[in-house]
Amino acid sequence: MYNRAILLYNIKAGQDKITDQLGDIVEQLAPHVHEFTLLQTLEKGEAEDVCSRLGSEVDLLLIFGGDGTVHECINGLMKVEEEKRPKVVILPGGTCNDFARSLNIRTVKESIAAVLANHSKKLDMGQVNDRYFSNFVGVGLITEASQAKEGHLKEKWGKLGYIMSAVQSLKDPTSFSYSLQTDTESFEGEAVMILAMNGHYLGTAGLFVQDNVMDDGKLDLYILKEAGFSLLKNVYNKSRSDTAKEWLSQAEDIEVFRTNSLKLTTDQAQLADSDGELYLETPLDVVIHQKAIEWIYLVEE
Ligand SMILES: Nc1ncnc2c1ncn2[C@@H]1O[C@H](COP(=O)(O)OP(=O)(O)OP(=O)(O)O)[C@@H](O)[C@H]1O
Repeated sequence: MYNRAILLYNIKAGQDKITDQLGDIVEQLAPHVHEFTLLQTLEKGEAEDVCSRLGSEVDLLLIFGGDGTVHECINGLMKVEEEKRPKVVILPGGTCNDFARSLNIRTVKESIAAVLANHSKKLDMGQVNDRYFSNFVGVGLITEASQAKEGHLKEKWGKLGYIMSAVQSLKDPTSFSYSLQTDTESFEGEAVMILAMNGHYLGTAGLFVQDNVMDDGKLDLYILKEAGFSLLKNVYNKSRSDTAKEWLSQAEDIEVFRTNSLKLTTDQAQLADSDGELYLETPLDVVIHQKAIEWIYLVEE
């Protein structure tokens, strides 16, 4: 039994009606919560503010929204003292719900099942400059995909198709010069995308590296060169069913490392994308906070 829970929901996320599903969720979870609060976040910044102010007063936070809503919430929660942070569960209400996928949660029904089964684990959260991220931070191609998501492609292609179509429609991705330092190595060169992943999904496609668990204090760093672009297109062609687990082993033009931290500078300032939100720019200083937030997840059968 949870003492206090907040169900924070964002009706602007995704394409399905979030409010229509609230009754069912509350009906199923209310028997397991003493004091249950429904809280609608109305504008950007409110979810972060609520989580930083009330995070220590509840023992369960349910986030009903997409990756952008989760991004705000974890930025609020990371301001709460570590031992006072609540357990968190995502009710996937967004377009991609990539971080929820890493927790094996793809539907609201699965979230409810996960709460009732009560499996949880503390997972790492990333920090880029003075902001936090749950799923990834990146520069280059990924920013174009996120911009496309906000525009007409989202309506045209629906939930699964838009990042793939955005990637497909880019004939010549712009490369940039970078210099990058991890905790053990330094690199420089030209790339079309650099990604530091904490989660395992990007635009609904699975990106799996061997042993990339989410609680070992390491990020997966991807450096995609121009020649690797066609390979990435193939990944998004195949990835609609999340089956692209093996593609990285053949990817010569995509370098992958695991690292605790990285510093990235680019010749010209590059817009950065964190969890699908575009508001940061290079240079980026990325670190990871090991086992920072406890997440409810679904055990895969
Ligand atoms: N705190 C907030 N309160 C209300 N609306 C918000 C808030 N933060 C962002 N928004 C708006 O909500 C929408 C995006 O929500 P979110 O990113 O959670 O879902 P999504 O983009 O549909 O899914 P995903 O990010 O999983 O692909 C945007 O229109 C954004 O302007």
